Amino acid sequence: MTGTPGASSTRDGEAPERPPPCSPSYDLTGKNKVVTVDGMRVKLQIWDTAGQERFRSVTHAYYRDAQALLLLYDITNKSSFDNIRAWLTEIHEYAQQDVVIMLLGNKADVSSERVIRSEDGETLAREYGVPFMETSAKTGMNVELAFLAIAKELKYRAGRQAGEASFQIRDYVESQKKRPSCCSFL
Ligand SMILES: Nc1nc2c(ncn2[C@@H]2O[C@H](COP(=O)(O)OP(=O)(O)OP(=O)(O)O)[C@@H](O)[C@H]2O)c(=O)[nH]1
Repeated sequence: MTGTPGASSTRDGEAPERPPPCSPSYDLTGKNKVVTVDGMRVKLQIWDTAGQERFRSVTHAYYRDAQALLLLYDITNKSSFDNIRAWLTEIHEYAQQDVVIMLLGNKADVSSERVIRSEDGETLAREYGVPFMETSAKTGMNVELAFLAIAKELKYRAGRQAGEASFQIRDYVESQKKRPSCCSFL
């Protein structure tokens, strides 16, 4: 999931009939995950679209079924960041209208090779009204939070009742996310 953005779909429900289309990497893609939200187990079924090489070929089927999409770019690779707008355009065309989208700037651990500033990710995310954080699949920074935030949002939507306080995923992510610093971010 580095170098190009990957989109993953999540589902709360039964195991997939078809296997994930590419080999799993760390916690960000390729695995099913169970997240406990307020005492309820939410199962996330994760598919990795495998990146740019399959752009516009297999991805439409993912969009159609996905309840949530994680859009990843690599903070050390400008073209991966530049591709995000194209992915968002695709998503708006093919995904369900209420799909949960999250923008992730991955490889936050390799600050020496950073070419995309955190502010650039934040600005892009704000423009599209999606939550944003930087992650590291190497150290695990913010990885669990990304899944937890999505699980909370999906659980909230599934069980929403009149009068219940709304769950704001962007506010939640902003309040919980860790930011990389020069010395320590864990
Ligand atoms: N330092 C660091 N390396 C990472 C991180 N995430 C992935 N990598 C490395 O980047 C390389 C590519 O990772 P992949 O997960 O295969 O990248 P990908 O974009 O999903 O690849 P495709 O799905 O085939 O397009 C591997 O060597 C990973 O170990 C990260 O957060 N930090």
